[in-house]
Amino acid sequence: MELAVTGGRVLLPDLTVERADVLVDADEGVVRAVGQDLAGDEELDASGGLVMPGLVNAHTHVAMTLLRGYADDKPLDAWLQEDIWPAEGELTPEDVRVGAELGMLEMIKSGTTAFADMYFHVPEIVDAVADAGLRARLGHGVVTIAKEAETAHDDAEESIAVAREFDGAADGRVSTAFMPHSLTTVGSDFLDEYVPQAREAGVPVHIHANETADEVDPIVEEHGMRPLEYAREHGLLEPEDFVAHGVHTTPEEHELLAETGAGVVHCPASNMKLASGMAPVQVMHDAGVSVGLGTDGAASNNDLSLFDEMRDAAMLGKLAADDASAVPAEAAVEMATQGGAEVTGLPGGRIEPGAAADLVVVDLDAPHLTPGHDLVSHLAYAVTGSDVRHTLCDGAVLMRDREVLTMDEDAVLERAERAAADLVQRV
Ligand SMILES: CSC[C@H]1O[C@@H](n2cnc3c(O)ncnc32)[C@H](O)[C@@H]1O
Ligand SMILES: [Zn+2]
Repeated sequence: MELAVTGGRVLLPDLTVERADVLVDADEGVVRAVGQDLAGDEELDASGGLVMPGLVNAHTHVAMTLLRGYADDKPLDAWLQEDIWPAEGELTPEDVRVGAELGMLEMIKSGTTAFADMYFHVPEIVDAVADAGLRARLGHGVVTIAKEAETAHDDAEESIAVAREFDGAADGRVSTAFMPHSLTTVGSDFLDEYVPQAREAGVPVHIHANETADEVDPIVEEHGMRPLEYAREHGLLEPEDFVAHGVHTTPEEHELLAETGAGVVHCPASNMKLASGMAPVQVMHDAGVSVGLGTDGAASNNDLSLFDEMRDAAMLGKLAADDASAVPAEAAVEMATQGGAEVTGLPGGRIEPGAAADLVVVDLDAPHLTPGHDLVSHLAYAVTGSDVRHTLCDGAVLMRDREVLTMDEDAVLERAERAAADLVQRV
């Protein structure tokens, strides 16, 4: 079946905008053509709208939606230790399923079609991705510190097993990664033992790194090198790997990232909320580092909208560089689309023949988007998630005229409210 997305303007890979239709092969999940007067078996109305690539949330913990607003206004370490980890200790597989559904509903409604996720009870998340129709790179997050050796090994083995088992699930929409939580919460002996297993399994490694000064200092003191040098020493930073945050990074570390080809996921809202710091995004771009955008979890953001993240990235990038021309609108849009796809290794991020048919239609007919001098500027600075009219992933329509077709929205909200209330009672 061919679906013609007609009557709108299209954001092309070079970030120019053209009046055109997009022809989607819904069976193959690819874009067949971009051009004038295209006809398909079915039509999707994009008039008054902009057809753009689906957004890529390159780092999140999707089931943390259940903890949205549960603990705010604390720095990372206290937030995790005092509030988040005790609550996560009570999460059941069913809770993770419900939280993941809620997060995916929010992402579909705000224009995200692909995401990278680190959490636990991953089989539940795989099932939720399969049903929601999104694309994702999923992994089990490993923590080994303060654990008995056997439990720590079980955790690392689970991450490898999950990566092996689910790579290619959901008709190929799910891919996986080995996901040690961070350079300070996973011992170097575990990296040495399990990273080679990830290579053997053919999956990338995704890890939090250089997020806070408190996390960087002990590595420098104990090992006499910067965290990303330490990561490289222990087998990380292959071209397919990607690190979340990279806030406290030096020019030498940027050079290392650019040389190895490993990517960084910038999470500006989380970095501001936890007061982790300002990532040197413009400096990284100038050094040739691949950068994507992520929301991090909903408990440190507190939403999963990549449109908010683009605006935050552009604004914070200027502040960090003390330069209003830093991280311009084009850079923010690029990070949320092609950059995210490149960093995570997920298809998408571009609308062109042969590309994955992961795309969204943004309604431009609104007071806050008038006049339309520069639509790329609008995407970075003025569009909000609720301006998204249609969402397609892998050629399938997931949301049409703001009605999500793959989920029962009311039921998801009801289940999430109930699960969150029960969780708080248990904690
Ligand atoms: C072991 S699964 C993933 C783990 O990461 C925690 N987490 C959420 N946000 C952050 C962050 O900004 N830095 C580090 N860790 C974070 C999450 O709560 C899970 O426990
Ligand atoms: Zn994170």
